[in-house]
Amino acid sequence: QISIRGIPLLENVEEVKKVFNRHLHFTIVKDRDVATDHDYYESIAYTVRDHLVSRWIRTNQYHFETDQKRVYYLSLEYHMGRALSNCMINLGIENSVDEALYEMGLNIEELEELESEAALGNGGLGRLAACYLDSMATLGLSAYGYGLRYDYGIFAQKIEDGYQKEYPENWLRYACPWEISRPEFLVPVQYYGKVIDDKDGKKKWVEYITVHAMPYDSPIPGYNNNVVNTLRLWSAKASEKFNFALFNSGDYIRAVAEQSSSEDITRVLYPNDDFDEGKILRLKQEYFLVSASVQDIIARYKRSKINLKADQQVDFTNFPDKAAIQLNDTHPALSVVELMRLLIDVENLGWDQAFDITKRTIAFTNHTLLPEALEKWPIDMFQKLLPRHFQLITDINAHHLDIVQKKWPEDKERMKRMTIIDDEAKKVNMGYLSVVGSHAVNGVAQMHSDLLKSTIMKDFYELNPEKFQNKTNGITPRRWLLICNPDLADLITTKIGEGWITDLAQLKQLRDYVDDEQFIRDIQRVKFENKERLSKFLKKNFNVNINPNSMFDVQVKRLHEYKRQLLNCLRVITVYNRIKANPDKDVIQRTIIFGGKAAPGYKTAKLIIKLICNVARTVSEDPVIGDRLRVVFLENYGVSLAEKIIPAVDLSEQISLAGLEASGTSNMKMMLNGGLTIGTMDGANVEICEEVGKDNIFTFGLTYKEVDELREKGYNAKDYYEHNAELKQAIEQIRDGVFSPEDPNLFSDIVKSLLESDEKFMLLADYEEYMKAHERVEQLYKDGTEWTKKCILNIAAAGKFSSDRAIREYAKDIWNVTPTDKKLPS
Ligand SMILES: CCc1ccc([C@H](C)CC(=O)N[C@@H]2O[C@H](CO)[C@@H](O)[C@H](O)[C@H]2O)cc1
Repeated sequence: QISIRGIPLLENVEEVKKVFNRHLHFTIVKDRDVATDHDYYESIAYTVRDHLVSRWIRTNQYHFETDQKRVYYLSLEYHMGRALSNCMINLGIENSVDEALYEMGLNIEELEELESEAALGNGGLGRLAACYLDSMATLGLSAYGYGLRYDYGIFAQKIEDGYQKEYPENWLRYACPWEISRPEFLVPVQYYGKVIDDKDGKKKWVEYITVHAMPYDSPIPGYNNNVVNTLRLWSAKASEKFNFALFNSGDYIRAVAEQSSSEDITRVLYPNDDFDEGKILRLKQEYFLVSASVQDIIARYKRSKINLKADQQVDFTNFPDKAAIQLNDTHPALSVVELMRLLIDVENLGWDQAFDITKRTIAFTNHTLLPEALEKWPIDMFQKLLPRHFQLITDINAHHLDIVQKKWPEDKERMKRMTIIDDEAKKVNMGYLSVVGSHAVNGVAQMHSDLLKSTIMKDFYELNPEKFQNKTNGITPRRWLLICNPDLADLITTKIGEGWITDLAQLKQLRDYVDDEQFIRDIQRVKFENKERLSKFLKKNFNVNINPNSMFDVQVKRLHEYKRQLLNCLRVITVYNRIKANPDKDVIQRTIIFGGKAAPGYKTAKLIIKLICNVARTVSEDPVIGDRLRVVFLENYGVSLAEKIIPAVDLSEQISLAGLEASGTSNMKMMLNGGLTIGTMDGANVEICEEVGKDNIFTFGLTYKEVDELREKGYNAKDYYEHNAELKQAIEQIRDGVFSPEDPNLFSDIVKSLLESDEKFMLLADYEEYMKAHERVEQLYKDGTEWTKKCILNIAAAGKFSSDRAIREYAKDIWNVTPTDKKLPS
């Protein structure tokens, strides 16, 4: 039993300096004469890590002692961002570290910039997982994140001559101070082979190949409660270093190739957001995560305090009371069948008991309604790679359809619609498997959860209405305010104290200061300084000049047609034309900032990036415009760049076609940092509008119902084109190569798609109202005080969108665990 009481704490600056120099010497093996900045970064990282390891050990001891129910969050993606500043803030040591570095002539901000972030995610889903880990630790839950340790995360995006170019991001170039390998917990994962009936008629999976899953643990510190939970990421290791037989037969290449091919499983994150490619390597990745994690979860249960005492066969009936598994979309849906396999084939439970335990343990979150994003695996691929699992899905499907048949004996159509295994399409529907194998299913915003029940999961909702819930997304106020916007955080704390950091609802108290002139000036000063800071950063790192006195109008998110960056671009062209047509007109200075990666195979999205960059070039080279309008596309948007952009946002662009953005989370981050939203009634925008009041947000556009009706009635894009001169002009300029004189037809596909009668994302239908909404924005922005009052009201209304609130709801309604704000002894 390790006692931690004696371990020296680092509160004081001297201690930090001593430990820093010890790491520079003993860990990095450098002296100040030859040390690089990266050596200093690593030394302070190890210094800070020292401070949390004792809490990490203590947390594991405490969870073992109290044998709490564990929550397991399974996700193919974790968009973690940088760890150093988050660790220091959550441990409350940033001041002493800052001071210590300063006294050693080092600058903490510069060192923080040297950390390569763990960008193991594509977009919203991956970042949500990271925010939820922070909240689960801050709420004192015994929670584990399980994921994959990709050698390469999301690609680095470079914009070359307006085109997106992708470059591999080797985040592990330097050793990562924030992970520890745990070879003692290596787990075998099986693929291929076949299933035979063994002597007592039990199913036996044989002739499979094995790949080993090596766990790497990263600390997840809670805020100011001494809790340090674990994120366990699996890395594929070939079972044998290389095939001796082949080697001895002289076939060296194949001997080694086999080894590397199995290790390819965790080589790279699939860069698709909302689009399922259906590649077998992706299925291998999904099963790799699931099998390693579920085996590890069962092993932890078997060695838990209550079972350690048990000398006979471990009793699994309490398993659902000791483990809750949350599926982050369908990507880890194989957990349903893997748990069944292990309970039946390894722990010898009966089918019914195994299925009951599985359902009571697992819950599923859906993050998208886009048909192309819903995973359906080809039966033959599935059967070949996972023969035993296909058998179990067949059993589950039979059991499920039996229940459907009993409830709707005549309704053959419903049976066909609800089958998990679609023999016609020869596909396995992972969404249906997730719902059938779970006790709870939730969407990520009220509107999305309602659409889940009325569209893609309608039949399943009618079968088990009690399963369906809503859990509106949230963001962690630690990274997305306290860390990225310290001046605003301090300002808020001076007014209402610091309770808001772990109880964001307290922000409501700021409403009392909405008319406080000094507070209004302070908010304006902080926003301006954040805009100055961003301008300096962009100048230094991207050689981009933007004017902090202009309104920062920002749309940063993955490039996707349903998010309608193209609608924003049409608006930019219209504003450009208006200034050209009336150069003396007094317009506010605007800087329109775009940022976001397109999936490498997503041609249209990449062409939209090119169009935006070409429009930006035309606007910036046009002498008439001067600095009244500036358009920039910032490359390589991700968590670290978001932390610099979001505190500087004046206007938050959330303009997806109603019904297609499940929730959105950048909308919440910008609101929390005093940005006003211009948006459609889609996803969480609806709840943002409810919380802040419709006078403090610029909503526009078709509602979901109107979109549906227009689709019914027949949407004809040409009508809008013909009846709106400004829209027509903008589209014709794109068509005629005004923004691509070097290749006039470059954007013809975009124009064609815009004017197609069934243009899926109805940009032209929402264009006019969007322009009008921007005119309302222009009006209000001219009145700085009124604008700032609405900023204050938006900050005050952001409390609901804390990931702490979301996790409290998951804990109560799905996981049946109890958060605590009790501090663990330090
Ligand atoms: C199979 C390929 C694939 C990969 C990722 C995804 C994710 C579900 C896409 C995603 O990130 N969705 C976003 O999830 C956020 C968190 O809930 C929401 O806020 C966004 O609205 C949703 O688009 C779908 C399909």
